[in-house]
Amino acid sequence: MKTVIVGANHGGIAAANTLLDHYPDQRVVMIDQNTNISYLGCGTALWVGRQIDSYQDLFYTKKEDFEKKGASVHMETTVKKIDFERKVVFCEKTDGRTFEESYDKLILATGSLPIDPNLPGQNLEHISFLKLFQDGQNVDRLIGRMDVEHVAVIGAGYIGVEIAEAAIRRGKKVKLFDIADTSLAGYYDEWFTKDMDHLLEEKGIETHFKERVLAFLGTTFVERIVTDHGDYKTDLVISAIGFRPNTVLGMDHLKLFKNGAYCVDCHQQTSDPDVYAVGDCAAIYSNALKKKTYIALATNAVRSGIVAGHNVGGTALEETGVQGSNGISVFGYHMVSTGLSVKAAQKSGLDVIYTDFEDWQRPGFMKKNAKVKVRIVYEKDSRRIVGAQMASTEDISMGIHMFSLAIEQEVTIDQLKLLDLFFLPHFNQPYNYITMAALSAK
Ligand SMILES: Cc1cc2nc3c(=O)[nH]c(=O)nc-3n(C[C@H](O)[C@H](O)[C@H](O)COP(=O)(O)OP(=O)(O)OC[C@H]3O[C@@H](n4cnc5c(N)ncnc54)[C@H](O)[C@@H]3O)c2cc1C
Ligand SMILES: NC(=O)C1=CN([C@@H]2O[C@H](COP(=O)(O)OP(=O)(O)OC[C@H]3O[C@@H](n4cnc5c(N)ncnc54)[C@H](O)[C@@H]3O)[C@@H](O)[C@H]2O)C=CC1
Repeated sequence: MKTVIVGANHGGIAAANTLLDHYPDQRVVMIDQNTNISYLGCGTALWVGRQIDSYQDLFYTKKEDFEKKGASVHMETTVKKIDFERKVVFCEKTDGRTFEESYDKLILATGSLPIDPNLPGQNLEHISFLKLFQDGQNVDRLIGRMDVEHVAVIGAGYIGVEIAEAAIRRGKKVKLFDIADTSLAGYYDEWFTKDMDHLLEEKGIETHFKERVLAFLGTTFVERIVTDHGDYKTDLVISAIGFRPNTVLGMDHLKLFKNGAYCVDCHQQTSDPDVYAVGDCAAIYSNALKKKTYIALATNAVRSGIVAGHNVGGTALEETGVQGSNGISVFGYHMVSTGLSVKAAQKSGLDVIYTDFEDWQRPGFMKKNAKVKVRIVYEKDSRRIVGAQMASTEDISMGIHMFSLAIEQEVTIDQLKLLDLFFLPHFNQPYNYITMAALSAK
Protein backbone atom coordinates (compact mmCIF):
# COMPACT_ATOMS: atom_id res chain seq x y z
CA MET A 1 0.00 0.00 0.00
CA LYS A 2 1.29 3.48 -0.86
CA THR A 3 0.74 6.42 1.46
CA VAL A 4 1.55 9.98 0.47
CA ILE A 5 2.11 12.47 3.30
CA VAL A 6 1.80 16.16 2.39
CA GLY A 7 3.73 18.19 4.95
CA ALA A 8 6.73 16.76 6.75
CA ASN A 9 6.91 18.73 9.95
CA HIS A 10 5.80 17.57 13.39
CA GLY A 11 2.49 15.99 12.33
CA GLY A 12 3.76 14.49 9.07
CA ILE A 13 6.94 13.23 10.74
CA ALA A 14 4.97 11.42 13.48
CA ALA A 15 2.72 9.77 10.88
CA ALA A 16 5.67 8.75 8.69
CA ASN A 17 7.68 7.28 11.57
CA THR A 18 4.64 5.35 12.80
CA LEU A 19 4.10 3.80 9.36
CA LEU A 20 7.79 3.12 8.69
CA ASP A 21 8.48 1.66 12.16
CA HIS A 22 5.39 -0.56 12.46
CA TYR A 23 4.09 -1.41 8.97
CA PRO A 24 6.92 -2.75 6.73
CA ASP A 25 4.54 -3.37 3.81
CA GLN A 26 3.85 0.35 3.56
CA ARG A 27 5.40 2.53 0.84
CA VAL A 28 5.70 6.06 2.23
CA VAL A 29 6.19 9.21 0.17
CA MET A 30 6.75 12.48 2.07
CA ILE A 31 6.45 15.87 0.37
CA ASP A 32 7.37 19.23 1.87
CA GLN A 33 7.83 22.67 0.32
CA ASN A 34 10.39 23.77 2.91
CA THR A 35 14.14 23.26 2.88
CA ASN A 36 14.10 21.87 6.43
CA ILE A 37 11.90 19.66 8.61
CA SER A 38 11.33 19.16 12.37
CA TYR A 39 12.27 22.70 13.36
CA LEU A 40 11.19 23.32 16.99
CA GLY A 41 9.60 26.76 16.74
CA CYS A 42 9.60 26.94 20.53
CA GLY A 43 13.37 27.36 20.34
CA THR A 44 13.22 30.52 18.23
CA ALA A 45 12.76 32.88 21.18
CA LEU A 46 15.41 31.00 23.19
CA TRP A 47 17.93 31.33 20.38
CA VAL A 48 17.06 34.95 19.44
CA GLY A 49 17.27 35.81 23.16
CA ARG A 50 20.63 33.99 23.34
CA GLN A 51 19.36 31.62 26.05
CA ILE A 52 20.71 28.82 23.87
CA ASP A 53 23.88 29.17 21.84
CA SER A 54 22.55 28.28 18.40
CA TYR A 55 19.66 26.88 16.42
CA GLN A 56 21.62 23.77 15.35
CA ASP A 57 19.92 21.50 17.89
CA LEU A 58 16.42 22.79 17.14
CA PHE A 59 15.96 20.11 14.47
CA TYR A 60 15.33 16.58 15.74
CA THR A 61 15.37 14.71 12.44
CA LYS A 62 16.18 15.10 8.74
CA LYS A 63 15.18 13.75 5.33
CA GLU A 64 17.93 11.13 5.33
CA ASP A 65 16.52 9.49 8.48
CA PHE A 66 13.35 8.63 6.55
CA GLU A 67 15.18 7.56 3.39
CA LYS A 68 17.17 5.10 5.54
CA LYS A 69 13.81 3.60 6.56
CA GLY A 70 12.80 3.26 2.89
CA ALA A 71 10.68 6.38 2.43
CA SER A 72 10.88 8.68 -0.59
CA VAL A 73 11.19 12.28 0.55
CA HIS A 74 10.66 15.24 -1.78
CA MET A 75 11.83 18.46 -0.10
CA GLU A 76 11.47 21.95 -1.66
CA THR A 77 8.44 20.50 -3.39
CA THR A 78 4.98 22.07 -3.23
CA VAL A 79 1.79 20.09 -3.73
CA LYS A 80 -0.14 22.44 -6.01
CA LYS A 81 -3.33 20.39 -6.40
CA ILE A 82 -4.93 17.08 -5.41
CA ASP A 83 -7.27 15.02 -7.60
CA PHE A 84 -9.22 13.15 -4.91
CA GLU A 85 -11.18 11.10 -7.48
CA ARG A 86 -8.09 9.79 -9.31
CA LYS A 87 -6.12 9.82 -6.03
CA VAL A 88 -3.19 11.80 -7.43
CA VAL A 89 -1.23 14.73 -6.00
CA PHE A 90 0.38 17.23 -8.40
CA CYS A 91 3.80 18.45 -7.28
CA GLU A 92 6.10 21.28 -8.33
CA LYS A 93 9.72 21.56 -7.25
CA THR A 94 11.30 24.96 -6.60
CA ASP A 95 13.20 24.61 -9.90
CA GLY A 96 9.86 24.41 -11.73
CA ARG A 97 9.94 20.68 -12.52
CA THR A 98 6.57 19.00 -12.00
CA PHE A 99 5.55 15.42 -11.25
CA GLU A 100 2.59 13.42 -9.94
CA GLU A 101 2.32 10.99 -7.05
CA SER A 102 -0.61 8.56 -6.89
CA TYR A 103 -1.77 7.35 -3.50
CA ASP A 104 -3.81 4.61 -1.87
CA LYS A 105 -4.02 6.66 1.34
CA LEU A 106 -3.24 10.35 1.79
CA ILE A 107 -2.24 12.09 5.03
CA LEU A 108 -2.59 15.88 5.02
CA ALA A 109 -0.15 17.47 7.47
CA THR A 110 -0.01 20.91 5.89
CA GLY A 111 -0.13 22.70 9.23
CA SER A 112 -0.98 26.32 9.75
CA LEU A 113 -0.19 29.80 8.49
CA PRO A 114 0.26 32.95 10.54
CA ILE A 115 -2.90 35.10 10.59
CA ASP A 116 -2.07 38.13 8.46
CA PRO A 117 -3.31 41.45 9.94
CA ASN A 118 -3.37 42.69 6.34
CA LEU A 119 -2.68 46.33 7.23
CA PRO A 120 -1.58 49.30 5.08
CA GLY A 121 2.23 49.36 4.90
CA GLN A 122 2.42 45.60 5.49
CA ASN A 123 4.97 45.19 2.67
CA LEU A 124 7.53 47.56 4.16
CA GLU A 125 10.79 45.84 5.09
CA HIS A 126 11.55 44.77 8.69
CA ILE A 127 8.02 43.43 9.26
CA SER A 128 8.13 39.69 10.00
CA PHE A 129 6.00 36.79 11.11
CA LEU A 130 7.62 34.16 13.32
CA LYS A 131 6.44 30.84 11.99
CA LEU A 132 9.29 29.23 10.04
CA PHE A 133 12.95 28.67 10.84
CA GLN A 134 13.70 31.19 8.10
CA ASP A 135 11.54 33.78 9.93
CA GLY A 136 13.60 33.13 13.06
CA GLN A 137 16.83 33.64 11.11
CA ASN A 138 15.47 36.89 9.67
CA VAL A 139 14.37 38.26 13.05
CA ASP A 140 17.68 37.22 14.61
CA ARG A 141 19.62 39.02 11.87
CA LEU A 142 17.53 42.18 12.20
CA ILE A 143 17.57 42.25 16.01
CA GLY A 144 21.35 42.01 15.84
CA ARG A 145 21.61 45.27 13.86
CA MET A 146 22.73 48.37 15.76
CA ASP A 147 20.21 50.55 13.86
CA VAL A 148 17.32 48.36 15.09
CA GLU A 149 16.54 49.84 18.48
CA HIS A 150 12.74 49.86 18.75
CA VAL A 151 10.94 46.51 18.35
CA ALA A 152 7.13 46.33 18.14
CA VAL A 153 5.52 42.95 18.79
CA ILE A 154 1.90 42.58 17.69
CA GLY A 155 0.07 39.90 19.64
CA ALA A 156 0.74 39.14 23.32
CA GLY A 157 0.00 35.45 23.02
CA TYR A 158 2.57 32.75 23.36
CA ILE A 159 4.83 33.76 20.47
CA GLY A 160 4.54 37.48 21.21
CA VAL A 161 5.38 37.26 24.90
CA GLU A 162 8.30 34.88 24.27
CA ILE A 163 9.84 36.98 21.48
CA ALA A 164 9.32 40.20 23.48
CA GLU A 165 11.43 38.62 26.24
CA ALA A 166 14.06 37.71 23.64
CA ALA A 167 14.20 41.28 22.30
CA ILE A 168 14.63 42.68 25.84
CA ARG A 169 17.43 40.17 26.44
CA ARG A 170 19.11 41.57 23.30
CA GLY A 171 18.93 45.11 24.73
CA LYS A 172 16.13 46.43 22.53
CA LYS A 173 13.31 48.83 23.42
CA VAL A 174 10.18 46.68 23.18
CA LYS A 175 6.50 47.55 22.79
CA LEU A 176 3.98 44.69 23.05
CA PHE A 177 0.54 45.26 21.52
CA ASP A 178 -2.63 43.24 21.90
CA ILE A 179 -6.31 43.89 21.24
CA ALA A 180 -7.10 41.99 24.45
CA ASP A 181 -6.87 43.78 27.79
CA THR A 182 -4.00 41.61 29.00
CA SER A 183 -1.31 39.21 27.79
CA LEU A 184 -2.05 35.49 27.31
CA ALA A 185 -5.79 36.19 27.40
CA GLY A 186 -6.49 33.03 25.42
CA TYR A 187 -5.01 30.73 28.05
CA TYR A 188 -5.31 32.23 31.55
CA ASP A 189 -7.69 34.17 33.74
CA GLU A 190 -6.81 37.62 35.00
CA TRP A 191 -5.64 36.31 38.40
CA PHE A 192 -2.68 34.96 36.43
CA THR A 193 -2.28 37.33 33.48
CA LYS A 194 -2.00 40.41 35.72
CA ASP A 195 1.16 38.87 37.24
CA MET A 196 2.58 38.25 33.77
CA ASP A 197 1.70 41.80 32.65
CA HIS A 198 3.42 43.20 35.76
CA LEU A 199 6.52 41.05 35.17
CA LEU A 200 6.77 42.12 31.51
CA GLU A 201 6.52 45.79 32.49
CA GLU A 202 9.01 45.30 35.32
CA LYS A 203 11.47 43.87 32.78
CA GLY A 204 11.10 46.95 30.59
CA ILE A 205 8.48 45.87 28.05
CA GLU A 206 6.04 48.69 27.27
CA THR A 207 2.67 46.95 27.12
CA HIS A 208 -0.14 48.35 24.93
CA PHE A 209 -3.25 46.31 25.66
CA LYS A 210 -6.73 46.96 24.25
CA GLU A 211 -4.86 48.76 21.45
CA ARG A 212 -5.40 47.89 17.78
CA VAL A 213 -2.61 48.33 15.22
CA LEU A 214 -4.00 50.15 12.16
CA ALA A 215 -1.05 50.73 9.82
CA PHE A 216 2.70 50.77 9.30
CA LEU A 217 4.48 53.88 8.04
CA GLY A 218 7.87 54.17 6.32
CA THR A 219 9.54 54.46 2.91
CA THR A 220 11.58 51.26 2.39
CA PHE A 221 11.76 50.06 5.96
CA VAL A 222 9.02 50.34 8.59
CA GLU A 223 9.57 53.51 10.68
CA ARG A 224 6.37 53.98 12.66
CA ILE A 225 3.45 51.87 13.79
CA VAL A 226 -0.01 53.50 13.95
CA THR A 227 -2.68 52.28 16.39
CA ASP A 228 -6.08 53.50 17.55
CA HIS A 229 -4.26 55.14 20.49
CA GLY A 230 -1.35 56.88 18.73
CA ASP A 231 1.75 56.21 16.67
CA TYR A 232 5.18 55.01 17.70
CA LYS A 233 8.71 54.87 16.29
CA THR A 234 9.68 51.34 15.35
CA ASP A 235 12.57 49.69 13.50
CA LEU A 236 11.27 46.09 13.50
CA VAL A 237 7.75 44.64 13.71
CA ILE A 238 7.09 41.02 14.68
CA SER A 239 3.51 39.97 13.97
CA ALA A 240 2.15 37.08 16.08
CA ILE A 241 -1.63 37.26 16.15
CA GLY A 242 -2.36 33.56 15.87
CA PHE A 243 -2.39 30.74 13.32
CA ARG A 244 -5.06 29.66 10.86
CA PRO A 245 -5.28 26.13 9.42
CA ASN A 246 -3.64 25.64 6.01
CA THR A 247 -6.34 23.71 4.15
CA VAL A 248 -6.34 25.23 0.67
CA LEU A 249 -5.58 21.82 -0.89
CA GLY A 250 -8.69 20.07 0.40
CA MET A 251 -11.14 22.84 1.17
CA ASP A 252 -13.33 22.15 -1.90
CA HIS A 253 -13.50 18.41 -1.32
CA LEU A 254 -13.31 17.73 2.43
CA LYS A 255 -15.69 18.70 5.26
CA LEU A 256 -14.34 21.70 7.16
CA PHE A 257 -14.63 22.86 10.78
CA LYS A 258 -15.96 26.40 11.40
CA ASN A 259 -12.47 27.95 11.24
CA GLY A 260 -11.53 26.12 8.04
CA ALA A 261 -9.61 23.20 9.60
CA TYR A 262 -10.35 19.72 8.28
CA CYS A 263 -12.98 17.81 10.25
CA VAL A 264 -11.62 14.43 11.32
CA ASP A 265 -13.05 11.50 13.30
CA CYS A 266 -11.32 9.72 16.20
CA HIS A 267 -9.10 7.91 13.66
CA GLN A 268 -7.98 11.26 12.09
CA GLN A 269 -9.97 10.27 8.98
CA THR A 270 -11.53 13.11 7.00
CA SER A 271 -14.86 13.01 5.15
CA ASP A 272 -12.97 11.15 2.38
CA PRO A 273 -12.20 7.61 3.66
CA ASP A 274 -8.82 7.57 1.88
CA VAL A 275 -7.70 10.90 3.32
CA TYR A 276 -6.47 11.61 6.87
CA ALA A 277 -5.52 14.98 8.39
CA VAL A 278 -3.25 15.70 11.35
CA GLY A 279 -1.77 18.58 13.30
CA ASP A 280 -2.51 22.27 12.81
CA CYS A 281 -4.58 21.68 9.62
CA ALA A 282 -7.11 19.54 11.51
CA ALA A 283 -9.74 20.18 14.15
CA ILE A 284 -9.35 18.29 17.42
CA TYR A 285 -11.65 16.93 20.14
CA SER A 286 -11.54 18.77 23.45
CA ASN A 287 -12.32 16.63 26.53
CA ALA A 288 -13.01 19.82 28.47
CA LEU A 289 -15.52 21.22 25.94
CA LYS A 290 -16.71 17.72 24.93
CA LYS A 291 -16.72 18.83 21.31
CA LYS A 292 -14.41 19.65 18.40
CA THR A 293 -12.25 22.73 18.58
CA TYR A 294 -8.97 24.08 17.13
CA ILE A 295 -5.73 24.00 19.14
CA ALA A 296 -2.48 24.51 17.21
CA LEU A 297 0.24 22.85 19.29
CA ALA A 298 3.17 20.63 18.33
CA THR A 299 2.10 18.14 20.98
CA ASN A 300 -1.28 17.70 19.29
CA ALA A 301 0.40 17.42 15.88
CA VAL A 302 2.60 14.57 17.11
CA ARG A 303 -0.20 12.63 18.78
CA SER A 304 -2.59 13.00 15.85
CA GLY A 305 0.21 11.96 13.48
CA ILE A 306 0.74 8.76 15.48
CA VAL A 307 -3.00 7.99 15.44
CA ALA A 308 -3.28 8.54 11.67
CA GLY A 309 -0.16 6.45 11.04
CA HIS A 310 -1.57 3.47 12.92
CA ASN A 311 -4.98 3.73 11.26
CA VAL A 312 -3.48 3.94 7.76
CA GLY A 313 -1.23 1.02 8.70
CA GLY A 314 -4.24 -1.07 9.68
CA THR A 315 -4.59 -0.63 13.47
CA ALA A 316 -7.86 1.02 14.47
CA LEU A 317 -6.30 3.24 17.18
CA GLU A 318 -8.58 6.00 18.50
CA GLU A 319 -7.34 9.40 19.65
CA THR A 320 -8.27 10.13 23.27
CA GLY A 321 -9.06 13.83 22.84
CA VAL A 322 -6.97 16.66 24.27
CA GLN A 323 -7.05 19.32 26.94
CA GLY A 324 -4.85 21.82 25.11
CA SER A 325 -2.22 21.60 27.84
CA ASN A 326 0.39 24.29 27.39
CA GLY A 327 3.05 26.23 29.22
CA ILE A 328 5.17 29.34 29.01
CA SER A 329 8.27 30.42 30.85
CA VAL A 330 9.68 33.94 30.55
CA PHE A 331 12.20 35.73 32.80
CA GLY A 332 12.20 32.61 35.02
CA TYR A 333 8.44 32.74 35.69
CA HIS A 334 6.45 29.66 34.66
CA MET A 335 2.74 29.54 33.81
CA VAL A 336 0.99 26.33 32.79
CA SER A 337 -2.61 25.63 31.93
CA THR A 338 -4.84 22.82 30.72
CA GLY A 339 -8.46 22.68 29.67
CA LEU A 340 -10.49 25.85 29.99
CA SER A 341 -9.99 29.06 31.90
CA VAL A 342 -13.11 30.47 33.56
CA LYS A 343 -13.35 33.02 30.77
CA ALA A 344 -13.00 30.39 28.02
CA ALA A 345 -15.49 28.06 29.72
CA GLN A 346 -18.10 30.80 30.12
CA LYS A 347 -17.52 31.93 26.50
CA SER A 348 -18.30 28.34 25.45
CA GLY A 349 -21.49 28.31 27.51
CA LEU A 350 -20.30 26.05 30.34
CA ASP A 351 -21.66 26.90 33.82
CA VAL A 352 -18.48 26.74 35.90
CA ILE A 353 -17.13 27.78 39.26
CA TYR A 354 -13.54 27.74 40.44
CA THR A 355 -11.35 27.41 43.49
CA ASP A 356 -8.10 29.34 43.96
CA PHE A 357 -5.20 28.74 46.29
CA GLU A 358 -1.80 30.39 46.73
CA ASP A 359 0.85 29.13 49.11
CA TRP A 360 4.55 28.47 49.53
CA GLN A 361 5.72 25.36 47.68
CA ARG A 362 7.56 24.02 50.81
CA PRO A 363 7.28 24.40 54.61
CA GLY A 364 8.71 27.58 56.07
CA PHE A 365 11.72 25.78 57.57
CA MET A 366 13.10 24.93 54.09
CA LYS A 367 15.78 27.34 52.82
CA LYS A 368 14.71 27.23 49.14
CA ASN A 369 11.08 28.20 48.59
CA ALA A 370 8.72 29.87 46.13
CA LYS A 371 5.06 30.87 45.95
CA VAL A 372 2.69 28.79 43.82
CA LYS A 373 -0.74 29.81 42.52
CA VAL A 374 -3.33 27.28 41.40
CA ARG A 375 -6.86 27.68 40.02
CA ILE A 376 -9.12 24.69 39.37
CA VAL A 377 -12.17 25.24 37.17
CA TYR A 378 -15.07 22.83 37.44
CA GLU A 379 -18.64 22.50 36.21
CA LYS A 380 -21.24 23.64 38.76
CA ASP A 381 -23.64 20.68 38.25
CA SER A 382 -21.41 17.73 37.32
CA ARG A 383 -18.48 19.08 39.43
CA ARG A 384 -16.28 17.66 36.66
CA ILE A 385 -12.88 19.42 36.47
CA VAL A 386 -12.67 21.27 33.12
CA GLY A 387 -9.53 23.36 33.57
CA ALA A 388 -6.56 24.31 35.70
CA GLN A 389 -3.96 27.04 35.73
CA MET A 390 -0.75 27.18 37.78
CA ALA A 391 2.08 29.69 38.14
CA SER A 392 5.37 29.80 40.02
CA THR A 393 9.11 30.31 39.64
CA GLU A 394 9.29 26.59 40.47
CA ASP A 395 8.74 23.86 37.87
CA ILE A 396 5.05 23.01 38.31
CA SER A 397 4.63 21.15 35.01
CA MET A 398 3.91 17.78 36.62
CA GLY A 399 0.94 19.35 38.37
CA ILE A 400 -0.71 20.39 35.15
CA HIS A 401 -0.11 16.96 33.59
CA MET A 402 -2.13 15.52 36.50
CA PHE A 403 -4.94 17.98 35.84
CA SER A 404 -4.85 17.07 32.14
CA LEU A 405 -5.48 13.42 33.03
CA ALA A 406 -8.17 14.48 35.52
CA ILE A 407 -10.06 16.33 32.78
CA GLU A 408 -9.68 13.45 30.33
CA GLN A 409 -10.95 10.99 32.96
CA GLU A 410 -13.77 13.29 34.11
CA VAL A 411 -12.51 13.42 37.69
CA THR A 412 -14.63 15.66 39.95
CA ILE A 413 -13.33 18.33 42.28
CA ASP A 414 -14.67 16.23 45.18
CA GLN A 415 -12.65 13.18 44.12
CA LEU A 416 -9.57 15.41 44.05
CA LYS A 417 -9.99 16.46 47.70
CA LEU A 418 -8.66 13.18 49.09
CA LEU A 419 -6.31 12.20 46.24
CA ASP A 420 -3.14 10.56 47.49
CA LEU A 421 -0.41 13.23 47.03
CA PHE A 422 2.87 12.58 48.82
CA PHE A 423 4.49 14.98 51.27
CA LEU A 424 8.22 15.66 51.47
CA PRO A 425 9.55 19.04 52.64
CA HIS A 426 11.86 19.21 49.58
CA PHE A 427 8.83 19.18 47.31
CA ASN A 428 5.70 20.39 49.09
CA GLN A 429 3.74 21.02 52.25
CA PRO A 430 1.80 18.47 54.34
CA TYR A 431 -1.35 20.20 53.14
CA ASN A 432 -0.16 20.91 49.58
CA TYR A 433 -1.74 23.59 47.40
CA ILE A 434 -3.65 21.13 45.16
CA THR A 435 -5.32 19.46 48.16
CA MET A 436 -5.99 22.83 49.76
CA ALA A 437 -7.52 24.24 46.56
CA ALA A 438 -9.79 21.20 46.25
CA LEU A 439 -10.75 21.22 49.96
CA SER A 440 -11.73 24.89 49.71
CA ALA A 441 -13.94 24.29 46.66
CA LYS A 442 -17.57 25.34 47.13
C1 LIG B 1 7.60 30.43 17.27
C2 LIG B 1 6.73 29.24 17.59
C3 LIG B 1 6.84 28.64 18.84
C4 LIG B 1 6.05 27.53 19.14
N1 LIG B 1 6.19 26.92 20.37
C5 LIG B 1 5.45 25.82 20.65
C6 LIG B 1 5.62 25.15 21.90
O1 LIG B 1 6.42 25.57 22.74
N2 LIG B 1 4.85 24.05 22.14
C7 LIG B 1 3.93 23.58 21.22
O2 LIG B 1 3.27 22.59 21.50
N3 LIG B 1 3.74 24.21 20.01
C8 LIG B 1 4.49 25.31 19.73
N4 LIG B 1 4.31 25.95 18.52
C9 LIG B 1 3.27 25.47 17.61
C10 LIG B 1 3.80 24.31 16.78
O3 LIG B 1 4.99 24.70 16.15
C11 LIG B 1 2.77 23.89 15.74
O4 LIG B 1 1.58 23.55 16.42
C12 LIG B 1 3.31 22.70 14.95
O5 LIG B 1 4.37 23.12 14.15
C13 LIG B 1 2.23 22.05 14.10
O6 LIG B 1 2.85 21.02 13.36
P1 LIG B 1 2.23 20.58 11.94
O7 LIG B 1 3.12 19.54 11.41
O8 LIG B 1 0.78 20.28 12.11
O9 LIG B 1 2.26 21.88 11.04
P2 LIG B 1 3.46 22.82 10.57
O10 LIG B 1 4.54 22.83 11.57
O11 LIG B 1 2.82 24.10 10.15
O12 LIG B 1 4.05 22.07 9.28
C14 LIG B 1 3.32 21.96 8.09
C15 LIG B 1 4.31 21.54 7.01
O13 LIG B 1 3.58 21.36 5.80
C16 LIG B 1 4.33 21.92 4.74
N5 LIG B 1 3.38 22.28 3.70
C17 LIG B 1 2.26 23.04 3.83
N6 LIG B 1 1.60 23.11 2.66
C18 LIG B 1 2.32 22.38 1.76
C19 LIG B 1 2.16 22.07 0.35
N7 LIG B 1 1.13 22.53 -0.36
N8 LIG B 1 3.10 21.30 -0.24
C20 LIG B 1 4.15 20.84 0.47
N9 LIG B 1 4.36 21.08 1.79
C21 LIG B 1 3.45 21.85 2.42
C22 LIG B 1 5.08 23.11 5.35
O14 LIG B 1 6.25 23.41 4.61
C23 LIG B 1 5.39 22.58 6.75
O15 LIG B 1 6.67 21.97 6.81
C24 LIG B 1 5.11 27.05 18.18
C25 LIG B 1 5.01 27.64 16.92
C26 LIG B 1 5.81 28.73 16.63
C27 LIG B 1 5.70 29.36 15.27
N1 LIG C 1 4.69 27.63 24.73
C1 LIG C 1 3.83 27.18 23.83
O1 LIG C 1 3.10 26.22 24.02
C2 LIG C 1 3.73 27.93 22.54
C3 LIG C 1 2.68 27.66 21.70
N2 LIG C 1 2.55 28.36 20.53
C4 LIG C 1 1.36 28.09 19.71
O2 LIG C 1 1.53 28.57 18.38
C5 LIG C 1 0.30 29.15 17.93
C6 LIG C 1 0.56 30.57 17.45
O3 LIG C 1 0.98 31.36 18.57
P1 LIG C 1 0.54 32.92 18.61
O4 LIG C 1 0.67 33.51 17.25
O5 LIG C 1 1.20 33.55 19.76
O6 LIG C 1 -1.03 32.82 18.86
P2 LIG C 1 -1.83 33.01 20.23
O7 LIG C 1 -3.21 32.57 19.90
O8 LIG C 1 -1.11 32.38 21.37
O9 LIG C 1 -1.81 34.60 20.48
C7 LIG C 1 -2.34 35.50 19.53
C8 LIG C 1 -2.52 36.83 20.25
O10 LIG C 1 -2.78 37.84 19.29
C9 LIG C 1 -3.82 38.67 19.77
N3 LIG C 1 -4.44 39.30 18.58
C10 LIG C 1 -5.30 38.73 17.70
N4 LIG C 1 -5.58 39.61 16.72
C11 LIG C 1 -4.88 40.76 17.00
C12 LIG C 1 -4.75 42.04 16.36
N5 LIG C 1 -5.41 42.31 15.23
N6 LIG C 1 -3.95 42.97 16.94
C13 LIG C 1 -3.29 42.70 18.10
N7 LIG C 1 -3.38 41.51 18.76
C14 LIG C 1 -4.16 40.56 18.20
C15 LIG C 1 -4.73 37.75 20.55
O11 LIG C 1 -5.47 38.48 21.51
C16 LIG C 1 -3.70 36.81 21.21
O12 LIG C 1 -3.30 37.30 22.46
C17 LIG C 1 -0.69 29.10 19.07
O13 LIG C 1 -1.53 27.97 18.91
C18 LIG C 1 0.20 28.88 20.28
O14 LIG C 1 -0.44 28.11 21.31
C19 LIG C 1 3.41 29.34 20.15
C20 LIG C 1 4.49 29.63 20.98
C21 LIG C 1 4.74 28.93 22.21
